[in-house]
Amino acid sequence: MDHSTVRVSVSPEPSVAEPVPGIVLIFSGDQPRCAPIPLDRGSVVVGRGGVGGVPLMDDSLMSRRHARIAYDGGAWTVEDLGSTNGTSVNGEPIRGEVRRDAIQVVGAGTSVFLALSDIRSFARGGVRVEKESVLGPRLQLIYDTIIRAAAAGDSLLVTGESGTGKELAARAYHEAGPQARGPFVAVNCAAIPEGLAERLLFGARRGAYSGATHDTDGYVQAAHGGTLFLDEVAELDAAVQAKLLRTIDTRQVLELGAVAPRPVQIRICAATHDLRARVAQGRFRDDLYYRIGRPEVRLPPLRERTEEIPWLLAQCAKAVGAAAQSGSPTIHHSMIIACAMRRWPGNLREFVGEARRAVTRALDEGRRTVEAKDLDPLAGVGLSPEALEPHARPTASDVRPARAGQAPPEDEIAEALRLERGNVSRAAIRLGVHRNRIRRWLEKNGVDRSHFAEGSDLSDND
Ligand SMILES: Nc1ncnc2c1ncn2[C@@H]1O[C@H](COP(=O)(O)OP(=O)(O)OP(=O)(O)O)[C@@H](O)[C@H]1O
Repeated sequence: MDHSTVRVSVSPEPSVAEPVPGIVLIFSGDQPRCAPIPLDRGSVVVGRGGVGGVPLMDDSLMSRRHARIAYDGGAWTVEDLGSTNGTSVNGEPIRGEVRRDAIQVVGAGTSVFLALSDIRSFARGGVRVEKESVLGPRLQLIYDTIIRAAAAGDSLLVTGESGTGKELAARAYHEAGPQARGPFVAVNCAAIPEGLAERLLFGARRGAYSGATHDTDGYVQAAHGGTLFLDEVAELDAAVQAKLLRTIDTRQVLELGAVAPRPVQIRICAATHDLRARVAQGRFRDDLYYRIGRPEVRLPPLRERTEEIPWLLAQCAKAVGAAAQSGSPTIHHSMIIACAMRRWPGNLREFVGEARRAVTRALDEGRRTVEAKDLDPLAGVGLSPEALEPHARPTASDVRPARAGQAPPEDEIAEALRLERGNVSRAAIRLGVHRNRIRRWLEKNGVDRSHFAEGSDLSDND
C-alpha cells in the first residue's frame, strides 16, 4: 500500500467563513484515501468516473450514476440511483432514498465516504504518515503548533482523552526543537509511588535519606539537554509542584540533601486530561500552570478523526504482516465501515490494539484480506445497543467524566474490573481515571486482573 502523503484533488476554500458541507472519500479500492468533496448546490453524485472531480478506484463496481448524497442544512439524504451493486448508509444497505439528521458513513462499491456539515478543516490536504504516526488534516494543524512551540523554545501542554496520542505529540515536540539531539525522558507522574516523587524527579545526595549510599540523578538531570515529558502532570503533589517551578525559573536543580543547586537545561512538555480544571479547583499551582501550560494543544478523540481509521488499519496491516513475515494483507471496505461505525472510548490505543488483533485473526485463518468479521464483536462500543451484550461494554452513560485525580471507591474499582472482565484500560475508562490508578489498586491489594477475567481477552493494548 502507498503510505506516502496523498494530496487532495479538490479542496474546500480555507478562507470561506461559512461552513462548507461535503463528503470526504476515506477509502476506495483497497486503499485509504482522504479527499474532501464540497457539495455542488447541496448535492453530489457518486458514480463511475469519480465524484466531484475525484477519481475512484472501483469503477468496475460503480454504476454510471450510482448514488446521490444531499444536504439541506438540516438533514442528509442518500439516494441509490438504481445501482447494480447497491449503496449503504451506516453499514445498512438502502433501497431508494433515506433521510437522516446525521450520517456516519456512506458506502458505494468499495468506496467509503463521510458526510460532514463542514469540511473546511480538510483544506490542509491529505493524511500524512510519519514514522509510526498517522496525521489527518486536523492533526496536522495541531502539529504545526507543536513544531512552532518547539522552535520558539516554549514549553508545551498536551491535553486530550486517554489514548489520543499525547506521548507521540510530546516526541514530535522533542524532535522538532534544538533539544532533539538530547535525551527524551518520559515520566508518568501517576505511576510514581507516593512520597518518592521529589527524589525520583530531582535526584538525591548520598546520605539524604536512610539507604542513600551514593548520589543519584533524578529524571530532571537525566533530561539535561533534552525534553522532560511529564505525563499526568496534574498528579504531582503541591511540594513537588513548587520545586518544579523553582527548577524551571532558576534553571537549577536542588537535589534532595544538597546545599547548592546544579544548573540544568531542560524543555518541559506536560500532558494531562484537563489542567485548567485542576487550577480552578486549587489543586494545581497557577504560577506553574502559567510556566508549563502554554501553548496548549488539545488532541481530538478518534471519533472526531474518523478519516484516520483507514490509514491506521493500513498501518496495522503492514506492521502485523511484517511481523508474521507474510506481507501486508489488504483491507476490505466492510472493515472500514465496521470500524467507523463504532465508538472507541480508549481512542487510538484501543483502536490500534483491536485492529492488530483483527489483522492477526485474518492471517491466522489464512486470508489475505481483513474483513468486518475479523473485528471482535466486543471491540469498541457498537452504535446500536442491540449489538452489545448487556454490560459487555461501557455505553456513553456508563463512562464517567474524568475524576480530576480523585481515587474512586475501592468497591467501584472492583466492580468496573468485573464488568470489564479484567481489562484495566476499559475499567479505567468506565471509572474516568487513568489506568495506572487501577494498576496501583491491583498491586496494593495483591490481586491479579485475571481474577476478574472469566476466560475473556485480558489484553490492554499497551
Ligand atoms: N497519530 C497516531 N498514529 C498512529 N498511532 C497512534 C497515533 N496516536 C496514538 N497512537 C497509538 O496509540 C497508543 C496511545 O498513544 P499515546 O501513548 O501517545 O497516548 P496518550 O494520549 O499519551 O495516552 P494516555 O493518556 O493513556 O497516557 C500508542 O500505541 C500510539 O502508538
